[in-house]
Amino acid sequence: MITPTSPERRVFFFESGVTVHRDTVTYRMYRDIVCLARPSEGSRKTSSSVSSEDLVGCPVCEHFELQFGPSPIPRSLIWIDFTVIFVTGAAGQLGTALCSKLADACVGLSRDQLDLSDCAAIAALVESERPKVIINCAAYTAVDLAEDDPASCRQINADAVAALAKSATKVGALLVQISTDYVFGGSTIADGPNHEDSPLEAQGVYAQTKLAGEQHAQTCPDHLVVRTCGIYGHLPQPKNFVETMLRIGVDREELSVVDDQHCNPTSASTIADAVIALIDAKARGVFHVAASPPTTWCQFAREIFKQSDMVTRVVPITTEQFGAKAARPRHSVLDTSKYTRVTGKSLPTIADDLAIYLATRA
Ligand SMILES: NC(=O)C1=CN([C@@H]2O[C@H](COP(=O)(O)OP(=O)(O)OC[C@H]3O[C@@H](n4cnc5c(N)ncnc54)[C@H](OP(=O)(O)O)[C@@H]3O)[C@@H](O)[C@H]2O)C=CC1
Ligand SMILES: Cc1cn([C@H]2C[C@H](O)[C@@H](COP(=O)(O)OP(=O)(O)O[C@H]3O[C@@H](C)C(=O)[C@@H](O)[C@H]3O)O2)c(=O)[nH]c1=O
Repeated sequence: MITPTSPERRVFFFESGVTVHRDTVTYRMYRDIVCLARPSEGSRKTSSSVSSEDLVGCPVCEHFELQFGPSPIPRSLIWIDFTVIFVTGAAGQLGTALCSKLADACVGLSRDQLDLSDCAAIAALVESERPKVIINCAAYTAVDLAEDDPASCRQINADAVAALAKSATKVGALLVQISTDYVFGGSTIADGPNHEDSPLEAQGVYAQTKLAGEQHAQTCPDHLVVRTCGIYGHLPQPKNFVETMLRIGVDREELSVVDDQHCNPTSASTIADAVIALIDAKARGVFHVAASPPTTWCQFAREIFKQSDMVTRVVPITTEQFGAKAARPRHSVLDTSKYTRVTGKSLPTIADDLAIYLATRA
């Protein structure tokens, strides 16, 4: 995990009375120990006495105790810069999971805090706050709607990533760009699982703009591109394949689901853990993160109903029979061996991943 001592977190110690950066958004006060979440320009704080009990529950302060002993704690100000990881798209499936796991180590930015259609706002925020890591989970993810709204989709999935990459480069930050299996639109079963350097072919507006986003992210010297598939995560009003199946399956004896799109649906929680593991491992470049073994949406729907004790029958159909507006890959299966090699960690099976999601639904 990202720890108080890892480079993603910086801890500064100040003697009492010195000028320190001041939080303008959120902060927690441990008497004279101030944990700042979003420091900006100067203010003056005066120290007072502090006891070890005041530090309980503050992981960074506990680290401070380990380093300097619990008592006496110097009458000093500690500025802890938590502003080091930005998570965009913080209200989305993956953003929510990441923010929950990173907790105080990150600043979650939802659309209200940072509208990615405003490139000037991206530059202003990143260049003033100077995060060490930016995890870009924001995206235009409505695959079919994108066909009728290519300009909006390109703005968020590609142009905003170019702006993030430019500012990340300026401040020396790592840019983590979340991407999609849909960049493998030309792959067939005969090609086998897609590796990070397998041929790319983006069909449809969503896939094309996500591929452009990958390319923009790669202009940042420090970048991670994490491709994944079929995300399902907990949200107050979740919109994902699992929830759609559960919702419509309740009222129907039978559902028709495509059986010719091979892929690896994965929970947001698993992906969030893997993104953190990649950052911790100081990985750079392109990685695939997904549960396995590959399945089809039809088989996945059957697994959802089986694990949910539902008797809904699932009838296999072809992509053409379903007739969606946007093209979908037939074989976007992701090989994840590079992830395991670099992090030393394994990824769950689709069945286990789904079971945890279902068990933790509200
Ligand atoms: N969902 C999936 O199955 C897959 C997704 N991916 C990729 O993973 C990433 C995360 O996906 P996921 O969490 O499922 O996506 P969600 O659709 O759940 O979340 C995307 C978030 O992006 C935000 N967003 C959209 N437009 C803007 C904007 N102009 N400014 C700021 N924020 C904006 C949305 O905000 P708001 O809530 O306000 O609309 C939303 O919270 C994306 O990059 C996606 O392309 C990859 C593979 C599969
Ligand atoms: C609801 C439903 C869907 N389907 C099909 C449509 C589609 O081909 C497939 C999956 O449905 P979805 O709506 O989840 O498809 P989609 O929104 O295309 O899912 C994608 O989202 C984007 C953001 C990604 O990046 C991809 O990895 C992928 O997960 O199942 C059926 O066959 N029957 C049904 O009843």
